Amino acid sequence: MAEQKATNVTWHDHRVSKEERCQQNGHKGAVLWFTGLSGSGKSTIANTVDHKLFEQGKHTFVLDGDNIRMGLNKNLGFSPEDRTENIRRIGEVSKLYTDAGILVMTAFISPYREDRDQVREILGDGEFIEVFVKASLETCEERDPKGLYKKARAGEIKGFTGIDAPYEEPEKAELILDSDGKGIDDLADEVVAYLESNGYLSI
Ligand SMILES: Nc1ncnc2c1ncn2[C@@H]1O[C@H](COP(=O)(O)OS(=O)(=O)O)[C@@H](OP(=O)(O)O)[C@H]1O
Ligand SMILES: Nc1ncnc2c1ncn2[C@@H]1O[C@H](COP(=O)(O)OP(=O)(O)O)[C@@H](O)[C@H]1O
Repeated sequence: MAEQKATNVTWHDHRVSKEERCQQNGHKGAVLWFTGLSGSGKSTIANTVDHKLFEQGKHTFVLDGDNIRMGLNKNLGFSPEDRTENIRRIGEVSKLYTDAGILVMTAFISPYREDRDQVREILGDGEFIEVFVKASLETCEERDPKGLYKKARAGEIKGFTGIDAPYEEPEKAELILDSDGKGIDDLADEVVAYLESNGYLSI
């Protein structure tokens, strides 16, 4: 757990409250934390959910591992320590989104259970929705849209999740998506239905 380094800093309360922002948005803020192997479907399903909610007039956004690693986290690699820091930072960023009354979808492998649980802990009750995008390694290798599994198998990438780096499956995910057996749109509908039935899309 990262320790606060800065001293002599003081928290400033916002003049506009989180509740007022949610009231104006017409729904609560929350984090949909998509986790799974590379190629399992995190980004595609998250962006499909984002589009469906946007079409309904909800205030949403998507944070994606590949994209964030080209900007905010471009100084991080794939060592266990760097992956932990990657997730810690995105956990804090996603909390800022929930404070703004936004439904934010994060699509990161986030392989370590402890890292995901740390994010859960800094969010309010019910604001962290763990979505396990479950696909077999075989399925992910068959898909391999970026050819990374092929490179990993050839030894050109070291420490690739699922090949020679671990992925710790969720034990208490709020949602488990069968990405081996169901299509993207159906899985996205499952996520939207979960949000609807659990009161996330209204005040
Ligand atoms: N060594 C290694 N292991 C796993 N993945 C790798 C690696 N090197 C590059 N990539 C590409 O980076 C994407 C995963 O980044 P994440 O930030 O989601 O990873 S993590 O949460 O920090 O483990 C992941 O993208 P997705 O396929 O969208 O998951 C990969 O394409
Ligand atoms: N449930 C699914 N059924 C069929 N193809 C899928 C499914 N989920 C993802 N795909 C495809 O697999 C590839 C990887 O999906 P992507 O969303 O990039 O995965 P991730 O973000 O987990 O790496 C893409 O070509 C995508 O269209």
